[in-house]
Amino acid sequence: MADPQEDTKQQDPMKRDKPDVVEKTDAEESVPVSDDAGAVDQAPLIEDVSADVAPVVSEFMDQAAQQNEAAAEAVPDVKNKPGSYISFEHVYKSFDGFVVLEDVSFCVLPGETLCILGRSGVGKSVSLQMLMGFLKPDSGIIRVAGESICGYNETQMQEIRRKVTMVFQNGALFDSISVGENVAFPLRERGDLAEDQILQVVKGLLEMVGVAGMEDVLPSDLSTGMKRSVAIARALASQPEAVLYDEPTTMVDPLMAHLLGNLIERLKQQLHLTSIVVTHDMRFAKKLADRVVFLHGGKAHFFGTMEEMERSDDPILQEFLALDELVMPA
Ligand SMILES: Nc1ncnc2c1ncn2[C@@H]1O[C@H](COP(=O)(O)OP(=O)(O)OP(=O)(O)O)[C@@H](O)[C@H]1O
Repeated sequence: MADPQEDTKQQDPMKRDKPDVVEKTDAEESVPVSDDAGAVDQAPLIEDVSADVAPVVSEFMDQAAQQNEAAAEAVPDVKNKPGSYISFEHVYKSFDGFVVLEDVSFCVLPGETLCILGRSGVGKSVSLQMLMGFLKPDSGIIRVAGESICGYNETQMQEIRRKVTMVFQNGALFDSISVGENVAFPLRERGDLAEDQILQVVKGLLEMVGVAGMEDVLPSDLSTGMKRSVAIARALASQPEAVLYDEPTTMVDPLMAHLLGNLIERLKQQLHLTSIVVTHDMRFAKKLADRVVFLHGGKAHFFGTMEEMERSDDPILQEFLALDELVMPA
């Protein structure tokens, strides 16, 4: 089956006459960075970390960055062009006959940030859940690092979840243990770090995500934004190759949204993380997205850069963008 980074309109005669896919961009094309990206703090994350833990945290971060560079290089080429880290290829998903996704294709290059956009109920979260193996597609292929994960059993999916981790809206932290223990959890699981190194990495990660000194607090005592920050710290503790964020700015104030956006951007730049962000927040998408996929009517109605989406005269895209202006005036 074709990779979506190839011209699927040419390959699949079924698609030739479909007017709903208004634009597709080859993954091989260079991805322009938005002029409208907003101010992003470019400072190395390690500068946010106390001097006493900086050496251990720095080593931990370097290891993660090197691993992600190696993972990017290991993705198999497709027809002599760089392959995607994640791809959806002609994916279908319905629930009891209710069609949610119908022939959806898009891809994410290694180190790229893709935002999934669309109105409520179009299948944004379902897409993430299929990627994590919590739901299975009815047909089509989902690839991670070149491997199709669709036939994977739970043990195989656990391996994928070591590479691809998800930051849930509610943080999905273990409520009965402290913030520090939550972040330490993946570090203890890997089994190669001494206890004092674990404590240092936990302290450093919490400082990097803006919740310094919260080790002993229970998750229930944190605000929504802080829970999300801790969830990002816990995700980083597992040294993932890709992070999926499910609506990271929902129910947080604009300052917290800005901080989370900066953090996601800096993680991408400094750890070469591949990211998928499901969001309703167009400003956030403009700031972060290398490319966006806009889901509508079960289809990947648009797949391209934010600038291309804004320039498009497609009425459905225009209506979506206009509604956003209405809800979030500049
Ligand atoms: N496990 C499930 N069983 C049955 N239906 C489901 C299941 N998960 C999702 N759905 C349905 O699939 C559709 C898409 O849901 P999804 O959560 O992906 O929407 P979404 O685009 O993320 O919306 P929102 O922006 O409101 O979160 C919805 O109609 C939802 O009710």
